[in-house]
Amino acid sequence: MYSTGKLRKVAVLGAAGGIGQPLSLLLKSDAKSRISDLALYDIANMGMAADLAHIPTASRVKGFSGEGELPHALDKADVVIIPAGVPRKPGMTRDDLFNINASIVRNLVAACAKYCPSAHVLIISNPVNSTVPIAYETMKSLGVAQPNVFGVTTLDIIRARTFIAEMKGLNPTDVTVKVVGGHSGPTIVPILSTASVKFTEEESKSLVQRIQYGGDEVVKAKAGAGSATLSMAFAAKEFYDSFVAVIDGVSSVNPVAFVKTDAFETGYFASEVKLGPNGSVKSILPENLSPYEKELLKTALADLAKDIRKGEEFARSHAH
Ligand SMILES: NC(=O)c1ccc[n+]([C@@H]2O[C@H](COP(=O)([O-])OP(=O)(O)OC[C@H]3O[C@@H](n4cnc5c(N)ncnc54)[C@H](O)[C@@H]3O)[C@@H](O)[C@H]2O)c1
Ligand SMILES: O=C(O)C[C@H](O)C(=O)O
Repeated sequence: MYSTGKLRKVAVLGAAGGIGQPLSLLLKSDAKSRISDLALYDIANMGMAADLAHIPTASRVKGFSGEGELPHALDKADVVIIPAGVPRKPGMTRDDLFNINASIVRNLVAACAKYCPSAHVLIISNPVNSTVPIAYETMKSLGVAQPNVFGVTTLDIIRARTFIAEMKGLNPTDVTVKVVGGHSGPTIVPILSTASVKFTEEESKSLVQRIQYGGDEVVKAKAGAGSATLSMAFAAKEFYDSFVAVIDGVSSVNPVAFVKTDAFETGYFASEVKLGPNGSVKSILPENLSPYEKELLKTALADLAKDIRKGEEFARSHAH
C-alpha cells in the first residue's frame, strides 16, 4: 500500500459480521491505508469498535448500532463497503439469499443516496449479480445521477490464483489471471489463457469447475455456520487498496469489479474497470478468448441476464 493520497472516511455496513469483523481489522491495522475515519455500522451490538479502537494506527474508529445511527455512520463517507446480509448454508444457492438480502441492500444504499451520494459503494452482499443492479437502480431512482456502485468479485480472482498455484506447484503471489462475468457458478468465467502458465484441456476444465464452485467448498466445510469470511475480508481489502490507488493516481492497474456497463447486453458485467474523471467507469472486455472461454462466456451471459433483471425489477417495484 502506498503512503500518499487523500485521507478518507470509510464506512463498513454489516461490520459486526463474519466478513465485517476481519475486514475492519485489516482496514484498521494497515497503518498505510490512508483512512482518517473508520465508521463501523451494524444492526447488532458494535462493541467490536471499542476493541479495534485500541490498535495504535492513525484512523479513528467509531461504532454505530441500529438504524437511527446509520446517517451518522454515512455522513461524509468517501467509501462505503457493504457486507451486510445473510450468508449461505449447505444446499443453498446465492440466489436463495435474494429474498432477505435484496431489501437489506436496497435500504442501505437508499441511505447512501441520501447521506453520502458521491461515495464509492462497494457491494459484497450476495447475490452480487442481483444486489449490484438493486444498488445502482435504487440510487438512480433517488436522484443520484451517476451511482458509484462496484460489486466485489475479487474472491474469484484470489481463488483462481491459489488453485492454479496449487495445481502447478507455484507461489500464488506470482500467479496472475483474469476472471470475468459475475459472481455465482456458471457466471464466473476464468480466462485461464491470461495466466502465465499453460494448461491441458483436462486441467482447464477441472480448474474452471473449482473456481466456479470455490464458494461451495467453504460453505460445505463450515457445515451450516456460514460461508467464506476470512478469504473474503482479504479479497475486499485487496480490492479496496487497488481501487483507491487508481483513484489517487498512484497505480494504473485496473481493478476488476461487477459494474453497470453498456459493453454487454446484460447491462452489468465483471471485468477490469477503467476509472475515468468525474466517476465514469469503462469496462475493459477480455480479448482473444479461446473457443472454450467463448463458450463459458456465452453460458455466463444467459445466466447473468436473469439475475440482473431480477435485481432491476426488485429495485423498480420497491422504489422509495
Ligand atoms: N462477494 C463475495 O465474494 C462474497 C463472499 C463471501 C460472502 N458474501 C456475502 O456477504 C454477506 C455477509 O456474509 P457474512 O459471512 O459476513 O454474514 P454474517 O451473518 O456473519 O454477517 C452479516 C452481518 O450483517 C448484519 N446485518 C444484517 N442486516 C443488516 C442491516 N440491515 N444493516 C446492517 N447490518 C446488517 C448482521 O447483523 C451481521 O453482523 C452474505 O450475503 C454473503 O453471502 C459475499
Ligand atoms: O459462496 C458463498 O455463498 C459466499 C461467496 O459468494 C463465496 O464465493 O465464497
